[in-house]
Amino acid sequence: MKKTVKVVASMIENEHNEILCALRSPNMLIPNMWEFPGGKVEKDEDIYTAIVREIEEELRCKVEAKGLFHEHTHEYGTFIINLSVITCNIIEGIPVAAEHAKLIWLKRESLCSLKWAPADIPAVKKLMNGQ
Ligand SMILES: Nc1nc2c([nH]c(=O)n2[C@H]2C[C@H](O)[C@@H](COP(=O)(O)OP(=O)(O)OP(=O)(O)O)O2)c(=O)[nH]1
Repeated sequence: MKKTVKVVASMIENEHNEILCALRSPNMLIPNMWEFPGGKVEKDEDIYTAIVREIEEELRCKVEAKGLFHEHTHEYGTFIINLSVITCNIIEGIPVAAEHAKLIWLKRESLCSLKWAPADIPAVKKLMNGQ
């Protein structure tokens, strides 16, 4: 039976209505695909605590979690992911790509120009629909 992994990811929008997109490094699982920064929820951790911790680790800045934007379960070849995309605001610092290959800010209508991790597609579509 495939293992289910619980993952949180951040939907961060700047003052120009652009969304932060992160490119997974070649050495990461699901390499060279775009995602919302985040990572696995630890045992006994709630999703909002997890996203604040993951963003500090990966982007070296502090966010506050505002609420759940989208939740989706997707089956990959070797595991199942339960992905919670959480709306976040940056409250301290500027995001830097501490673990990713690249970070970019993109308008909603341009999000489809990137090759997204398959589990992220429903959240990307919701954003592109202006939600
Ligand atoms: N962070 C993140 N991971 C995603 C997204 N979409 C998606 O399919 N994934 C997958 C990729 C990975 O298999 C898994 C998350 O793993 P990760 O490597 O980012 O997690 P982590 O930072 O906790 O990593 P580690 O400490 O276990 O190395 O979820 C997304 O939007 N954000």
